[in-house]
Amino acid sequence: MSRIALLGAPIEAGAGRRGCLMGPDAYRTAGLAQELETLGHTVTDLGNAVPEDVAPVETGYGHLKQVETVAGWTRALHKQAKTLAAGKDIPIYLGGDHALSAGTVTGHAAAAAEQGRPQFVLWLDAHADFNSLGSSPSGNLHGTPLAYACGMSGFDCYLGRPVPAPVDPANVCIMGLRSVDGEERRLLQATAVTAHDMRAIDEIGIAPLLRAFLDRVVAANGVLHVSLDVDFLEPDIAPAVGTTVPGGATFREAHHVMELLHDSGRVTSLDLVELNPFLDDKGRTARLMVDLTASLFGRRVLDRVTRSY
Ligand SMILES: NC(=[NH2+])NCCC[C@H](N)C(=O)O
Ligand SMILES: [Mn+2]
Ligand SMILES: [Mn+2]
Repeated sequence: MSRIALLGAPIEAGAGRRGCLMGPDAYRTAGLAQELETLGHTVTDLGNAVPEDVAPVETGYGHLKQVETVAGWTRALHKQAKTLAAGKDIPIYLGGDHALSAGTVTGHAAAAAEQGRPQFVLWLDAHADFNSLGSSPSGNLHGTPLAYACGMSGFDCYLGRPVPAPVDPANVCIMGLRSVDGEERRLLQATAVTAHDMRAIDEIGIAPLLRAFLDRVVAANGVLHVSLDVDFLEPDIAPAVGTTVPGGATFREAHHVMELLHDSGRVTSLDLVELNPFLDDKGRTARLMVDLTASLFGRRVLDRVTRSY
């Protein structure tokens, strides 16, 4: 059984619309801690993180929104993630929009670098979140954190320059892609990031694609951060997100991913991001995210699965 720490990150400054601020409380209301305790884990709720104050920043890009607020969250979460990575608990970061991952991923990567372990990242998302400050079409910084964590320049106001311990793009896998911006596509394809769009999932199946990535994590004796964006999921089953894109992962595909992640025993940290409770339908998206987290932490139908296939 694991020890799990919940840390709320009520940031909404990176998203184009308000509401993600309420995400951490929606997960609490949906019973996340209780569900994990039912599975036998010990859960500590650390409450919510608080962003640092950042003085006005001039990025040279006037269309970027709330840069100082996102930078303040990045600094606070980077420090907390780095500290948590050195402890015994598996942290779950309760978002909050996806900009929070600029802090969590880099914090875990910095701790992994100190431990001499390679940091791997699984990004479950309709989007690549691989825009640079200049390529972002919307100015919403939740479209940039994966590029930042992989070492992209320009974000000096976050944690200075260069990015402290950039994640090796070869250790990153994106699954669920179905919306990538023009310049973002070029930036992404110039790296060694593995990106599986929905067509790849249709043709090959989500399990073989994920197993291939997990095999690499195991072979390298890596640590694995999972970043789960609500819009990875089909909007019909997960309406509470500001950036829905049709054609997402089904209920079973998503649970299967979580079950395989559990079996791998490799997940060392998890982000739950982009839940916008203001857009939810009687809490069903929050409950689905809680159920997916439960699958990642060992909930299963039978105690022992007999595979004869
Ligand atoms: N984390 C997210 N939901 N990101 C959506 C990003 C959408 C778009 N690619 C942009 O950069 O504006
Ligand atoms: Mn995202
Ligand atoms: Mn997304």
